[in-house]
Amino acid sequence: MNRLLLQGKRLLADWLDRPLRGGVIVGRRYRIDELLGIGSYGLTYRCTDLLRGRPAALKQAKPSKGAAARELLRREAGMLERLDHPAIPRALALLEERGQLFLASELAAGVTLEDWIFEQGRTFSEAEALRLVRSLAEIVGHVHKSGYVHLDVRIPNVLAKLSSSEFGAPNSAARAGFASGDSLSLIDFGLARRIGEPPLALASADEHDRRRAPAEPASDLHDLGELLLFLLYSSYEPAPGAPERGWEEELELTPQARRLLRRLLGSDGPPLSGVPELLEELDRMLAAR
Ligand SMILES: Nc1ncnc2c1ncn2[C@@H]1O[C@H](COP(=O)(O)OP(=O)(O)OP(=O)(O)O)[C@@H](O)[C@H]1O
Repeated sequence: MNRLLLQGKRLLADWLDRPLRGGVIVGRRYRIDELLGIGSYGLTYRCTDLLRGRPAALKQAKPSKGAAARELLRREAGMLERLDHPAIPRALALLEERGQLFLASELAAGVTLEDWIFEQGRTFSEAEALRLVRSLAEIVGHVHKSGYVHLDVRIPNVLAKLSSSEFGAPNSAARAGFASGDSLSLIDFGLARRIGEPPLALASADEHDRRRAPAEPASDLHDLGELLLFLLYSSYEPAPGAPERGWEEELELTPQARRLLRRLLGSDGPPLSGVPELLEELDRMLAAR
């Protein structure tokens, strides 16, 4: 495609996708407070549910993505309605207004693991990382029991809230890891599918590879392995100028954690049969400490 035409298309998409301003009220109930982020198929806002006087999340199907974005948002709404779990935001309403489709849901509390690690510089010991993955695996297990796979279990899609010290409080930087009273939320079911469901045929050139991942629990187990690696790397300090060596050499782990990671990532050992087996393994490892 010629460069000028491409530029024109991008300008049009930016204009179509310009975020709604703070103060705008959607569905006579949700007042936009701020834009949280723009994803590939949606714009997400933090808003106030005027009926309940509480904060909520509002996701708008990205106008430039047309019918595909609307279909994904409808699917996500249907899934959130069926996934009844305290760690998964509940759907509040699907709204059509001024030709735009919106999904209002509960606002998950806390900050994403991505911000926790990269912005707040938090580090995890092996035990803390295992404990966090255990909590997260319980949530993912609920998704599987309900007949779905999330297919996007990554650090930007997991929010953590500490029970005893608030984020941003003066002493919070000193606190690392994850304790039993802390809570997690799993968000962004935009890529989730029913177990065994074939990939969605969305006619878009910039489709994420994850959209084509097999809709099997094994995909989420693999992602949990990658997420565990991220947490473990939070306390890794490479020596200046040292070449990259891969996690097996770079991280100092117990043999049990190493074996579990290999099984989750599919590099060695029998693959885990599902979340229940992962929970059993994690419980054994944590009890032995
Ligand atoms: N229910 C929610 N509660 C709290 N924060 C949320 C909620 N839903 C989304 N967010 C936040 O809103 C921001 C934008 O999310 P969104 O899912 O629209 O896009 P993304 O995750 O950045 O991109 P993509 O969907 O392409 O992966 C993220 O920072 C996310 O943490």
